[in-house]
Amino acid sequence: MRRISIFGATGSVGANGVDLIRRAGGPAAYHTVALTGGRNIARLARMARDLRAEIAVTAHPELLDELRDALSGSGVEAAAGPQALIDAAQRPADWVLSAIVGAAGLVPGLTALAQGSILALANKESLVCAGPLLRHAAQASGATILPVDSEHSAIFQALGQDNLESVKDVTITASGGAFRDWPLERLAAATVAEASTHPNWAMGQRITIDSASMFNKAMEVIEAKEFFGLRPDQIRVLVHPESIIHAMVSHVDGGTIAHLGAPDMRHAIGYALNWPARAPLPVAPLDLAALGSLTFRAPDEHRWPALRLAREVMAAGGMAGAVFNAAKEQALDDFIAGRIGFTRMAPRVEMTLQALSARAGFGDDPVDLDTVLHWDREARKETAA
Ligand SMILES: NC(=O)C1=CN([C@@H]2O[C@H](COP(=O)(O)OP(=O)(O)OC[C@H]3O[C@@H](n4cnc5c(N)ncnc54)[C@H](OP(=O)(O)O)[C@@H]3O)[C@@H](O)[C@H]2O)C=CC1
Ligand SMILES: CC(=O)[C@@H](O)[C@H](O)COP(=O)(O)O
Ligand SMILES: [Mn+2]
Repeated sequence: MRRISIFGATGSVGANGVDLIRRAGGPAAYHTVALTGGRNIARLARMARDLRAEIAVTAHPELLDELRDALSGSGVEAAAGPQALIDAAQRPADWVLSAIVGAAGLVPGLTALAQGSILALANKESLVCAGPLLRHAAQASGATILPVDSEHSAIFQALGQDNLESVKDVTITASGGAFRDWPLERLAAATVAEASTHPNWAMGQRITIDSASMFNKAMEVIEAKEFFGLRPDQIRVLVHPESIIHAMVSHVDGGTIAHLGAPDMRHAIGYALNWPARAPLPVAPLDLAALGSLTFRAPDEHRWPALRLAREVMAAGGMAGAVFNAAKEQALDDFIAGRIGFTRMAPRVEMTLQALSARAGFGDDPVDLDTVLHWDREARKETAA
């Protein structure tokens, strides 16, 4: 029986993964090794009982007793804390869904890769802050990394067997998020609640706000560079308010292959779960006649400065990705906590990039985890409001 683990099972992507495993037959179809979560202990325990997981892990040591109580009599082990997450990632598994939010997903993902597991990667932050480390870890163990971010899954599927040399460029679509049509002068006063709604996708709060600021798309451009080995000038962003086309691959012969689907993450997660095969998924079929039309706009870098920053990060190379991600995470924390306004996030990230670049340069591509974690800490300190 195939062994699976889900890191970040209690979140939006993780719960979609659990839903697919349940629908496939749950414990009758898959052996669940580890499920992990953060603060949502009731949800984690319910999932672990349903799938008869070997172990459930919360990231928070102070919640261990609550988790033990919630699992009592189930036969599921309970554990807590950062080391417990690493231990869980060391348990042999054939397929691991990396769905923790933020740079906190990096170490569990690297650990799973070192075991040779297939890593189904939703945690784009890992690739942005330490793409070369992930690639090296996969090469060393023979592990495979599969994209779960919808645009990257779409590129992967549209590429098929094509050689990168036949690719002219790729286009990643962007919904434009909550404030796509707002007058620019309103943005400074945008509230956390307003930024936490998405026109098309049901997702966790952090990525939803990142969609509104386009930091999500900025991260995805860097993610595409790291995942597929594309040059920065080969990666385009196109605003597509309906989120039906997720990405397109244009070839040197003038043809373009697009990937379309309803905005439902169970497609991308299910594709990675069944890869290299395909299997039916509980995703609504497309009804293009009912949709009538699909629309597109060029992205406005004045409205969304994060897109410009992504290009600067790729040009800088070295540790700029780790700094960018950590600064973005800190600025987002500060916005959610009410310490800064919505339009202050991008300038803060830019100031951190400039300050750390001036102090130390961004050096070479990351070769060890300690260096990445060092720059991550420095960037958070520099950005904090
Ligand atoms: N949501 C989506 O549709 C998409 C998400 N992604 C990416 O997938 C990842 C997950 O996103 P999403 O599901 O929306 O996020 P959520 O916020 O919904 O879920 C995050 C998960 O991570 C756990 N978690 C939070 N902080 C920590 C921590 N410090 N250590 C360990 N675990 C932690 C949460 O636990 P708890 O909730 O129990 O506290 C939860 O299980 C992100 O990298 C995101 O960018 C990519 C494409 C689409
Ligand atoms: C589902 C997914 O992959 C998200 O990253 C999504 O793309 C967010 O929507 P935006 O296009 O608004 O960033
Ligand atoms: Mn995406």
